[in-house]
Amino acid sequence: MAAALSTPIDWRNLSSISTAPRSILKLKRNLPSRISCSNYSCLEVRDVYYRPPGTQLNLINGVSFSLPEKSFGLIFGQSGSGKTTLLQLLAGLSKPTSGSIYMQRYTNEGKPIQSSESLVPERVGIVFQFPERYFVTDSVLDELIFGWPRQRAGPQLKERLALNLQRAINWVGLNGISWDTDPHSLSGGYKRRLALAIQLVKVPDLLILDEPLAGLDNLMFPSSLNQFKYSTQYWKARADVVKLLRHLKKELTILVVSHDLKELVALVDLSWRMEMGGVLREERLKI
Ligand SMILES: Nc1ncnc2c1ncn2[C@@H]1O[C@H](COP(=O)(O)OP(=O)(O)OP(=O)(O)O)[C@@H](O)[C@H]1O
Repeated sequence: MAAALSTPIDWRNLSSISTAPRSILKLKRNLPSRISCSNYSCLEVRDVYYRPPGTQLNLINGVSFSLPEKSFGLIFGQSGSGKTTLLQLLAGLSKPTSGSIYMQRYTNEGKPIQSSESLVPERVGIVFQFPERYFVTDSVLDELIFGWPRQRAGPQLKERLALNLQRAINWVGLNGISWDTDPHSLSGGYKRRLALAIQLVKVPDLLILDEPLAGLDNLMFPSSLNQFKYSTQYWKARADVVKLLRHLKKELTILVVSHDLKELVALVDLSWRMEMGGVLREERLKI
């Protein structure tokens, strides 16, 4: 019988892979309700502008915001306003034309401690819209270890990665799924769990999710028992992903872009509206 994901990993047997992020390969503590940057580390985005090379138009226009660690930030706004472009800058997939993105620690009094640290791409996890479209292997284990270093990883690094992998699987509740399950055969909700686990292995300083509920929609009103079962499963997938994000929020700093405000509002500590032209304004959700 195939090993399940709760089975301890023998890291010596793990194959390893290229270091290119899959996004490119496939062009592919509970905080109090008043959130402030004191005695916490914060993601700081200061006066960021972005104009794609060879164009005259700024897609991101003077964006500044702070997101304290272990809080949940939500960016919403019209299609084409620049939300995904901003996420790509935060993930290091493109470089701001000007401005800075860094991590800063603060004292209880809200004063910065020491110098700031850049937010390096290796410390950011990003899950794109419809992440299951970017699955590239035919087993859950291969998918999880796809981005691991191939030659350079020594035994210590491999062991650490294996421990992180086990933790990521526990976080997203994938235990019980066989290692050699084809990722494409998983249900919609479990595909999202797997996509999250892949990013969680590196225990990111910032976890970015672009439309985490997209595609987990209900079907039309069920016209047969079979379709009814299917649609129920889909509703459950949406609720499951929201539940999972609630759980992850206790451990990680999360920034989400979504149109699904009603389902996510209970998780949100800070929210911003992206206006057309890439201008970001803080706006509390009233739902
Ligand atoms: N490399 C580029 N060069 C020129 N324009 C671009 C480039 N990349 C994106 N755009 C444009 O920038 C604008 C913002 O795109 P972006 O995908 O960030 O919007 P969005 O708010 O995430 O939209 P959606 O909600 O539909 O995903 C769009 O008008 C898009 O066509």
